[in-house]
Amino acid sequence: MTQQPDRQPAAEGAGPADAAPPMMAVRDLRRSFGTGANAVHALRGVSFEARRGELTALKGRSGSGKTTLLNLAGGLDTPSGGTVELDGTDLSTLDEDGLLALRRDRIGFVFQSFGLIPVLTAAENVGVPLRMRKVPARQREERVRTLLALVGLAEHAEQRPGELSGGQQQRVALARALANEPALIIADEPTGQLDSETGRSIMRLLRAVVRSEGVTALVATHDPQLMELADRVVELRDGRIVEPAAADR
Ligand SMILES: Nc1ncnc2c1ncn2[C@@H]1O[C@H](COP(=O)(O)OP(=O)(O)OP(=O)(O)O)[C@@H](O)[C@H]1O
Repeated sequence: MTQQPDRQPAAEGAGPADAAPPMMAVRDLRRSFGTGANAVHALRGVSFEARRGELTALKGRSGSGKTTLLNLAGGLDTPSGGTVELDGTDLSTLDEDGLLALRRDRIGFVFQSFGLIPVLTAAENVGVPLRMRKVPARQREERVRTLLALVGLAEHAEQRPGELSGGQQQRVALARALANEPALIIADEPTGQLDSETGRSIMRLLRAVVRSEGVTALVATHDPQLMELADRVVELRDGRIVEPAAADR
């Protein structure tokens, strides 16, 4: 296709944000499991960057390496080669305590199965990461209130997960992931257990909070609705990024 879309003078990508260093930089990332003939090369040299306020969707068939990449980006696993940098810090320079602090303070995780603590109320679940950082009670309550309002659950603060719908539970999980004002949100199939309408509303919410809170999000998904909302879609096949065909660029 030769036709160029009309561009305004301040076209995307021309602003000062583009000059800022990336919040996350993945460079030539490799991860193999096992050795010799039995080795599985889950990632074979993956590189991409993401900036503040950007949502990157990660797609690919089962076994293509999505979860492996999320684990490495979240400091839950160590690469066989290459680097992950978060806000200028190369994760390979951190020891176990450093990685623990990074995961607690700078990364919010959202899971397909929500991962809420059943005996705690929505407000208490959102407050868990703040308690872990020993944020004083009054400040914690204020932040929890703000976060529950942000995800549209101000009226449900005292309900336990079992009393909430799947979509509401995922909203609580998103609020919890945002509690410590993370640099990065990592989400693995966040709409996988939701019907398509509820999934869409979660995706829209995620899209909105990523922008409003200036977070960077890396989201593995099979959901075409999410891919439409993403700033970038990274497709993995057999541990490598599939470059878009020239006609699609
Ligand atoms: N701990 C491990 N030990 C051995 N092989 C592993 C391990 N973790 C992942 N693999 C292999 O690495 C490859 C990539 O797996 P990964 O879980 O990253 O894929 P995925 O794209 O997330 O798949 P799905 O969509 O099913 O979750 C697969 O061949 C998998 O079997």
